[in-house]
Amino acid sequence: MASSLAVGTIGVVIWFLVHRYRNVVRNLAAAKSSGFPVVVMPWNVYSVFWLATYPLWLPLLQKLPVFCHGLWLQLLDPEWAYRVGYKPFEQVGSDILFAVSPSRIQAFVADAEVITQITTRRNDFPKPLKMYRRLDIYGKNVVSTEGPAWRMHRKLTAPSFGDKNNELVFLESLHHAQSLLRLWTGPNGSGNKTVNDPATDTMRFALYVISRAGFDVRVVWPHEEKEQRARSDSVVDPLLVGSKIPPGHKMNYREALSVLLENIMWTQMGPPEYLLKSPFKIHRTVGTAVIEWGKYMDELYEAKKAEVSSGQSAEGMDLFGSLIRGSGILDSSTNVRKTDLQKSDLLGNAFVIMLAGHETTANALHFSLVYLAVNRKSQKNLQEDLDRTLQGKPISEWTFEEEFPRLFNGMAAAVMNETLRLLQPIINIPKSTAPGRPQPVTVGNRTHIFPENTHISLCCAVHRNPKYWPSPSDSNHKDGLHDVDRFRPERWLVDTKEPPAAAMENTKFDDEDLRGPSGADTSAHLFKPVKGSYIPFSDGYRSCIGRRFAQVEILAVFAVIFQHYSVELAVDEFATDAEVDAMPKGGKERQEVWQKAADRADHLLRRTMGSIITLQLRGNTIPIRFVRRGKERFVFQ
Ligand code: HEM
Repeated sequence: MASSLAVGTIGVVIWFLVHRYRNVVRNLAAAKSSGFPVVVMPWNVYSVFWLATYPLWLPLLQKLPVFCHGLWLQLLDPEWAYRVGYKPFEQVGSDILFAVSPSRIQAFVADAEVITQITTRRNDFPKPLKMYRRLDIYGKNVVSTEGPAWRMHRKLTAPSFGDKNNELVFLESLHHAQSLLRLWTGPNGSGNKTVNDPATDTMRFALYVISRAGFDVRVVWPHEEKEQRARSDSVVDPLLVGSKIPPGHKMNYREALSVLLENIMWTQMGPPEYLLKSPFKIHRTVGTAVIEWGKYMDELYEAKKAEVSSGQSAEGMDLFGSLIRGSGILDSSTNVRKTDLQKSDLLGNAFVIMLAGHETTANALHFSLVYLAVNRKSQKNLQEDLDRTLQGKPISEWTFEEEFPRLFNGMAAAVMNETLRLLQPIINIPKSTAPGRPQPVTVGNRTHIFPENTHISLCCAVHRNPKYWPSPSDSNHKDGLHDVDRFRPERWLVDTKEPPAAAMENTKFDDEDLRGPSGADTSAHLFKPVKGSYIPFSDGYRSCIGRRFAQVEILAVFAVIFQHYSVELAVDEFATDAEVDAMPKGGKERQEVWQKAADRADHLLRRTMGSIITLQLRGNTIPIRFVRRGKERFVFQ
């Protein structure tokens, strides 16, 4: 009995190995036919098992004797494109490389010309939709569909992202940025207190902005709730939400939203009813949040529908109102349905807009602050530029029309662009070739074929491909870093004589009909990357619909913060406040303490970043402090 079991097991293992071997040989031949370099991988790096457990195995594999090492080992790290950037492409001498495993042909592309071909040939290079299924919690949507269904969703959602909405984003960002600053600097604004987890705060900030600009729900910050309630002059806003749980609900809106979005991965385990039965508290909480947020959205939908049909809603301000108006679900003049669109189409899109719109922006904001804390000189350049731009004008007088174009043309935009260059939230933008449909691409004057069934990653390494990012001749290899690998926002500043307004109009769309927000990727006043070489928002038809939304939001926060404050690394781990105060200003001792904090930040940024949906510090934080300008603790010559 035991021996037949052993023979059976050996048989299965042999069959499995032979099967995998044959698959890898087949995939290798297909990938090689492309003419690009190919690396053979032992398994699919993007399988759920490997993604969930690689931090356990990878360090062990890295201990293998050196002669076993090779590119395959580097590529086993799913975040390699962020961690080592362009190096693997440099190593194989090509801007496109294939990695094949028994179950997958994967192509990584860091060539701007080919990226542009892929993003502009939407039908030839569709998104691999399997990956996006988990986004359909509330209904199909613009992110998780392809072909005619995507067209329908894009046409439904795109018009909401107009300038009226951008104006609302600007004003709402100013409002919440001031709340955020109060949280960070204390009620009297003196600052100089350690912000231990800036990532969580920026995530909240982005959630609250999109809550209002997306759904007309103004969320009150926990630290301001008391004050808000006590203010006798405050007008009662039915959509102003705080911690009180309304009748018929089990969670307040703010909590439902945060819990759902911060734990989105658990929603994949099954429907919310299933999660509610889990023995784990986190699953039950997420299950409740899924149901609760759905209920809030339902109520909001009914309220908005009533507003639209009675003609009360302000045209084009919040995204959800525009979505309902534009959907034709209700014609405001006749109150009659004139579309096949379902409520689930609207709720599905509302959810992904919320999801896509908060984490990405929050990361960009968070990492910009960290980079600026480490790079004092660039921060100073930003502050001086803001002084010129804002001329001491109080925030209450800032307008979208006046201030945004100026911010978009200066150092604030340069910082944003540089952060997104180095830390693109989605490091590999997924595309594919369909079964039975290999696709030609042109590199220079040569044609190559991407085999059928290839997963393609538009790779963030293109942002560090020296071919596209000119560097000053004297700046390479300082501290062992190439210029392309360092945070240097000044690279975006080029001298043009164009007035800001004209610069803003410099816009081209791949398809007028499906276009998202108006405006170019970057300002015409700044360095203009080669098309396809700068893709934080992707490019072409499936590019980010919320690009301008995010840009407006980020620049508004920069302006609010850096008009009066500086950001610094907190050094609590290395010295107490009293110890720092006792060290001479600008002296060696202070510099040493600061350097320790800077080295720690650098280490965490390089080593501990990981993607679930977007790239973030996983399990670590880089504490920072906000101090009034002129009161910086760490200024060195
Ligand atoms: C810095 C901030 C942001 C970055 C870096 C970013 C990046 C991206 C990228 C790379 C894609 C393509 C994803 C793919 O092909 O799978 C995308 C798509 C999308 N983004 Fe963003 N995004 C940002 C902010 C926003 C905001 C604020 C919103 C909405 C308020 C938004 C809504 C969307 C939507 C709806 C899509 C899908 C578009 C389509 O497939 O037609 N994003 N974004």
